[in-house]
Amino acid sequence: MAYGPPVVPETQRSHAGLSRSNEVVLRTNNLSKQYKQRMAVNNLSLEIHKGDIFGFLGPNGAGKTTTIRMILGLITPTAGSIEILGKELAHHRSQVLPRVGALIETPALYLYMSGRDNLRAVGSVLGGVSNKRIDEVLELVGLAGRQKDRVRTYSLGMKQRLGIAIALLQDPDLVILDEPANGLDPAGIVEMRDLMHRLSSEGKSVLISSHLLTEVQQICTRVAIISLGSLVRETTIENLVRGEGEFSVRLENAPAALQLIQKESWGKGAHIDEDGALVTAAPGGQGRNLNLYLVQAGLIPDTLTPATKDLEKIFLELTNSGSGDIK
Ligand SMILES: Nc1ncnc2c1ncn2[C@@H]1O[C@H](COP(=O)(O)OP(=O)(O)OP(=O)(O)O)[C@@H](O)[C@H]1O
Repeated sequence: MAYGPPVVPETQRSHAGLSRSNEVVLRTNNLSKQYKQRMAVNNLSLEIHKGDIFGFLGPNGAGKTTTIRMILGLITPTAGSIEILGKELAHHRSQVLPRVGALIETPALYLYMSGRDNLRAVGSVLGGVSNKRIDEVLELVGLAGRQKDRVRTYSLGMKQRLGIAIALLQDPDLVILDEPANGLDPAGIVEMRDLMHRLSSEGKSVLISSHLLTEVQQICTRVAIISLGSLVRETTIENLVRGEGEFSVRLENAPAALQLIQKESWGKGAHIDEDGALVTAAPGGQGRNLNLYLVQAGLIPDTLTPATKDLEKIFLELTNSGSGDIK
């Protein structure tokens, strides 16, 4: 039943180029969810490691929320399985679900109560959470200074962060956030980004679903892109944007350089991009050889950098739209 572009396996390196932790916090194995004639999620296999800030990307209707609802045990998969901290969700619900904190869409908050009282109220439903833990989560989400104010007076970003504080009350290993930056202004987005990094440095793993590619680009160490319920790519942002061994050269006479390079066996694919930069492979794949080649031809590069691709373009290429109906 699998359809769509193949998954491209890539190296297990993080955004910063560091090796990832080997500890798998969440694994989905061939996870599928079918609604009548529609495959909302199709054979999805994902792995999230400790400390990952994992972007779960896809256009509207791609299957992100359905996947998250399965991970949270809110709906049952049609096929496949979910492992959280090495235990199958289907058989260890009560053990593993407390290890996961989630914020799905806008948080349900008591607007007439203070931030702290909201945390207390949820804490008592959870069976009691210590004052110390409430202090910790308020500090972590940057609301310690506003904890006594009524939530009614909070900005949208502060409400979102209070929602995350609620998700953190039980000190989960995995935090799942569905579109956390939705509706936030630029300052709110920066605060959210800082919070994600703080969570990761606390050893938490974060799964963020989003259709805002540029947002995910700045926050996430890894991304999985889904389209029509299927995984089309799982990789680092670095690998996603890296051109295939090409270089982008800015120089005064780009058309002359292009003409010259296109005569070379390695330069057949050279072109000038929409910003006027020369994009080309290099002799022997080495940037310094390209530099030398151009200099010897009297064409001095101002800059020469590995070419990157436009993220939005990649996203659109990978997620060509469709209905997801079973044909
Ligand atoms: N309860 C349901 N019954 C029938 N179809 C459903 C149900 N829930 C989701 N779907 C369908 O499954 C597909 C995936 O939906 P889902 O909400 O998971 O996508 P999404 O990636 O989260 O989209 P968005 O970004 O718009 O929230 C869609 O085609 C949707 O219409």
